[in-house]
Amino acid sequence: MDIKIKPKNIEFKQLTYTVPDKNETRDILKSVSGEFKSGELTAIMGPSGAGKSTLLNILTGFIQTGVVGEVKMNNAKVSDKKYRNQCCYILQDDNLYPTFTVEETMMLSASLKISGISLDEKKQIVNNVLNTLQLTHTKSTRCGHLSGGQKKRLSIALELLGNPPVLFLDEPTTGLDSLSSANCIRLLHHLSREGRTIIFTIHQPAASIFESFDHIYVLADGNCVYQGSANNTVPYLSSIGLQCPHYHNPADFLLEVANKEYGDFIPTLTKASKDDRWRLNSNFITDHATFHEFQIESDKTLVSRSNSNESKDLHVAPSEWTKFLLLVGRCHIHYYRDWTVTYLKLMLHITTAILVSLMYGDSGINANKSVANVGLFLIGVCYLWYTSLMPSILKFPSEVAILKKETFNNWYPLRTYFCANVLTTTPIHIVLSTTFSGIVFIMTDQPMELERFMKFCLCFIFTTMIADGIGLIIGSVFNPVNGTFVGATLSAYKVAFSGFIALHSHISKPMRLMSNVSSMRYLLESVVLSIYDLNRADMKCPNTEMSPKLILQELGMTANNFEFDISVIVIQMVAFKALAFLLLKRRLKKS
Ligand SMILES: Nc1ncnc2c1ncn2[C@@H]1O[C@H](COP(=O)(O)OP(=O)(O)OP(=O)(O)O)[C@@H](O)[C@H]1O
Repeated sequence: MDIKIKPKNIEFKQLTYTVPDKNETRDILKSVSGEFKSGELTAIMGPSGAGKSTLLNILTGFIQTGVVGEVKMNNAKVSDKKYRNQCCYILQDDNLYPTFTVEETMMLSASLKISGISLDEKKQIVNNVLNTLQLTHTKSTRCGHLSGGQKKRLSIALELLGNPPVLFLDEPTTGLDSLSSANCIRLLHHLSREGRTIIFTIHQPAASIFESFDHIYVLADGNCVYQGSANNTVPYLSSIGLQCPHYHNPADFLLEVANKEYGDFIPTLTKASKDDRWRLNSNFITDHATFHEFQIESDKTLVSRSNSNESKDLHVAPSEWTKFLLLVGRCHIHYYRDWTVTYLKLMLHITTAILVSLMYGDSGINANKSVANVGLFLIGVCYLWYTSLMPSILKFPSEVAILKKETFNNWYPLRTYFCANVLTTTPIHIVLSTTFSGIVFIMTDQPMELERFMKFCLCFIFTTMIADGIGLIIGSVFNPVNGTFVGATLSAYKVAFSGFIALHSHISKPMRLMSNVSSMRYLLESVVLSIYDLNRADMKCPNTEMSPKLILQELGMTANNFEFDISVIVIQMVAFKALAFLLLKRRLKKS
């Protein structure tokens, strides 16, 4: 019994893609048309810069602006959700989480794509796909330790779990040796014979690989110069007077012609390519369902998958809530395994808290040290601010490629990922900042009252969460190098406006306005209020004139303002996270 794949043909007509070039425009694709059929292995070829990736990106819907013409899959337009839901795009870089094993990665992908079956059935499907792609022996290997060819096969395996009828691949053989390239193409050939539409770009295929392509679409300078079967290449070129030398790889000869090494034949070829007699007769594919030397050992494994689940619809995706829980699980494992995120940070926080506390001694209770005590709070706020801001700036740039792949291939919506990420990082922020602030509170003799302690810790928790939000915003807009620079500069401004280095009452009116929106001002004020407000009794060293009330007065901080400060902080925190989400969405769309 054959796998049931509904045939999906991709048809594009008069496709032109224009980009701005200085004060003019430049056509990258020049009115190209063609049809890529289901059950066929289609290769897009051409010299470097011919427009192969551009065409692939337009057919997948990655590029939409600047495109004129029509792209359809059966009756669905490229902009329709129906079109996108049928396609998977496997990018050149295999974006995988390095700390997860092959089996874990596959199980997560299966759980995100398939619902309504038991865990055992899911495992069976995963095993079958891994077997088909000859990855069974790598099941317990972490993705970061896989070879290039294994990563490529895993990327394909991950998408196959959703049983997509159309697969686009950008240069799947780049970076692979000749044997791995041949294996990869063999696999794609096998998948096309299940009725899928397989479309990929390729640079310079070996003759044996080239022969296995059912359909090739050759671009040169944005024009289509040949569309037809690989076997018809030589007769096609000879029909316009270009004789392929004996023992010469036809693929190489075709690319040499497209590269104008024998003169400029592009206009002639563009005209000749419109003749569809060079196309493979579709009966040929049916008659040769198993291609001579490209027989895969485990042809039966995917078939058994469809048999065993005959009565079930594998395309029913799980609910968004289930996806959310799965992503929360993945985030947790990711943070747990990346020791720099958790253990290293925890150790550093403990060490820093102890060192800082030893430096300030009894500043919490000693009235003579009250200015130093406020300085200690500022140091604490700055320390947690920086250690939270910088990793957040780097977070999205390092994950954006994975997110792009997974959201584009309908694994989950971006909002689900974002919420799962916020939910996972929040407890980490709470544990880390409470550890730091708790040690400082106790070791520096702050007043031992539960309410003060809780408020004190809360302010530091919010410090890390606000800094995290701002870091995510910066990371959504800038690359890591510019992001860290912008983050450091912004933080310096925030410290300046915190109300301690330059007192709020001492700065000019316009500057005070800036101070009024600075998160660090509210963070510092709330920490100070948690210690010196709440009708605090006089401190040790009664000879000094310093009283908690006087300290607040000197700093220009209004008593009973704690709740107001926390409200502003919470509003800013929510606003920053929402803005980070919108900017990340925009970035994924733009890239
Ligand atoms: N957004 C853009 N702005 C300006 N030029 C662009 C843009 N997109 C593509 N190009 C140009 O279009 C041409 C085709 O690019 P494309 O990446 O499609 O080529 P390719 O055939 O895939 O090349 P390669 O095999 O080297 O990857 C290149 O000259 C590229 O610089």
